[in-house]
Amino acid sequence: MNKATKRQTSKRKSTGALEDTRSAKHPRLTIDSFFSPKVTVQLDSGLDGVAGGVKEKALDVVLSDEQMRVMRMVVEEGKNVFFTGSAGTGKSLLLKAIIAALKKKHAKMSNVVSVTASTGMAASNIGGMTLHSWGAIAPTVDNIDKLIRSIRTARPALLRWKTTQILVIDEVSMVDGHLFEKIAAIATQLRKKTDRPFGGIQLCSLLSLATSSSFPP
Ligand SMILES: Nc1ncnc2c1ncn2[C@@H]1O[C@H](COP(=O)(O)OP(=O)(O)OP(=O)(O)O)[C@@H](O)[C@H]1O
Repeated sequence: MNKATKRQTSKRKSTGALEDTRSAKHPRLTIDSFFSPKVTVQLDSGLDGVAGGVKEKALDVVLSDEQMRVMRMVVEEGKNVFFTGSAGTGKSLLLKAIIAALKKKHAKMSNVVSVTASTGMAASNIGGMTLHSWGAIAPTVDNIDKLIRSIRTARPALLRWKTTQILVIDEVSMVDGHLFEKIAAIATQLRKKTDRPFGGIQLCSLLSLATSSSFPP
């Protein structure tokens, strides 16, 4: 074999190896892979909201049938879901699994999935932001037109309002009714292509019973 042929063969070999590495890194996704009951959820150290400097550990868990049912309703069926349950029933873990599945499903479209919570502590626990920051909703402004004018000047928030398809809200019990009304009104005005409630944004909310009794809306 002459030198040129050898070079070509080795080139072909290395391209094949590269393709193998690529497919290992980005395996072909099937719809079933979104609903594989085995999920890896990043768990924090147990210190709520304390993420900086804390080494995270991954744990493979198998979701229960009930957890899977809720996950399918959100991720596969696109339903508005509000779930609750008593302490220690796996709500937080399920929410993290749902967020992971949604992000995987919409990996190619940033801003489609928005992860929020009513408080900064709860938001940092799930890698999100507060609902007020997400929407650039000034808590002191009640007038919707005024709010929309200020949102239009906050381009990242405006983009989130226009492109979000699924809005995850943790600790929704601490979001009062007025804020929900504001969100619905703003979304309707900023997302004119649809007349569906919340401008067609799908909602997935977790309510902890402990917080619902502590902080009535
Ligand atoms: N399907 C599962 N398999 C294994 N462990 C699970 C599963 N679901 C939840 N857990 C574990 O059970 C414990 C309680 O779950 P989690 O914190 O999600 O419950 P919770 O309903 O959010 O509780 P709380 O209302 O008190 O915040 C956690 O240690 C979690 O890792």
